[in-house]
Amino acid sequence: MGLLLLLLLIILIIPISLLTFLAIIVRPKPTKIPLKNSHVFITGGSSGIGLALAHQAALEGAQVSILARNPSKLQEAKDSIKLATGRDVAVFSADVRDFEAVDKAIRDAGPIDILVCNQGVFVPQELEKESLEEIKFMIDVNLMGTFHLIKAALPNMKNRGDRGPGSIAIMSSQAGQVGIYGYSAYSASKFGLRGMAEALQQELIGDDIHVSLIFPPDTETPGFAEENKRRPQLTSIIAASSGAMKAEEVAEKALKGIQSGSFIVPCNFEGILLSIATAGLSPQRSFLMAFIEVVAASILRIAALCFQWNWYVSIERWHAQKKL
Ligand SMILES: NC(=O)C1=CN([C@@H]2O[C@H](COP(=O)(O)OP(=O)(O)OC[C@H]3O[C@@H](n4cnc5c(N)ncnc54)[C@H](OP(=O)(O)O)[C@@H]3O)[C@@H](O)[C@H]2O)C=CC1
Ligand SMILES: CCCCCCCCCCCCCCCC(=O)[C@@H](N)CO
Repeated sequence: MGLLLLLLLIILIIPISLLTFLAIIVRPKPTKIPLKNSHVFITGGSSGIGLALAHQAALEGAQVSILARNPSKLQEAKDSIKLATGRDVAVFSADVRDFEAVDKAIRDAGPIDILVCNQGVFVPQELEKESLEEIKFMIDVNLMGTFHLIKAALPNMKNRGDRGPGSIAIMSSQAGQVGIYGYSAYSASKFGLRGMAEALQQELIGDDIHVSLIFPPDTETPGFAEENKRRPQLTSIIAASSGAMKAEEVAEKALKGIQSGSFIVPCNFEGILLSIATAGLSPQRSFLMAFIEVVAASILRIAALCFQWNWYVSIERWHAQKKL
């Protein structure tokens, strides 16, 4: 028994100390993607997280463009950013579902250094009750819209010449890392973005373009206030496993992640755990994070099972209560 334990210890200790050693001596070489003077193009920049991103990027000295549908909300955003930062923001009114309109806006905006695909819609509902139109709406805006944006922006982004590294940032959600009750269509659209991003990063690394996927929890935004009016109770109960954030906090984390060229960008503590637990085969630039992912994998699987167990208990209780 003692011998077995000793053997186990040796088997574990050798790779762990080797990795620790590597993590300490091999400094991760973070790519610095500067915001200052770069052209940052943000979709959904007239509200919530996108608006906070636009504010902060402008404050950092970026040249900011925002795209959304509603022209008066765009103008309002432009005015508020001018007032707060003294900087002029270019606005483009277009629906991301319309490729021609997106293509024209991106051409008019000029060469982009950092493309932030942040537009998104969320209409939570049990799949059985959700209409096909609502399902298609989420897939079209969140997933196809992002394809449209990237297709339109890529030719110019690839010919970056000496403009330094570029970035394509995509706003996912923690519901794009784990399926959540009431989010079948929304989660599908956000999980889809991850598959796209993993493939795209391989295609673009040769052009020094870095893909970042951002995973916020519930965030206080106008969109979230609307969502809350119709969100199934169980969706809220399960989503509360991760603490809610303010749009400004999410924007701050997102910009830090983009600037360091991180592929996975979590936003809060639960998000870090979730990202380690779902690291899968995604790229990892930081040796330290790679090390943590390896060491924490099994213990986080246990934590994940506990979360699932807890969620299924909530669902069971909710059904039991309904029958009373
Ligand atoms: N708030 C939250 O709890 C969370 C949000 N997210 C994600 O963050 C992103 C932003 O969310 P949030 O700030 O809450 O959203 P808001 O609803 O507050 O803002 C959404 C923005 O997207 C624009 N938009 C919506 N549809 C389209 C379209 N078809 N074409 C162009 N622009 C469009 C809106 O402008 P307009 O209507 O004028 O077009 C608006 O500027 C989304 O991708 C969302 O999925 C992720 C996790 C949590
Ligand atoms: C292994 C450890 C696991 C750690 C905790 C897991 C917590 C998961 C919570 C998921 C919350 C999903 C919120 C989606 C928000 C969103 O996108 C909508 N508000 C629409 O905008």
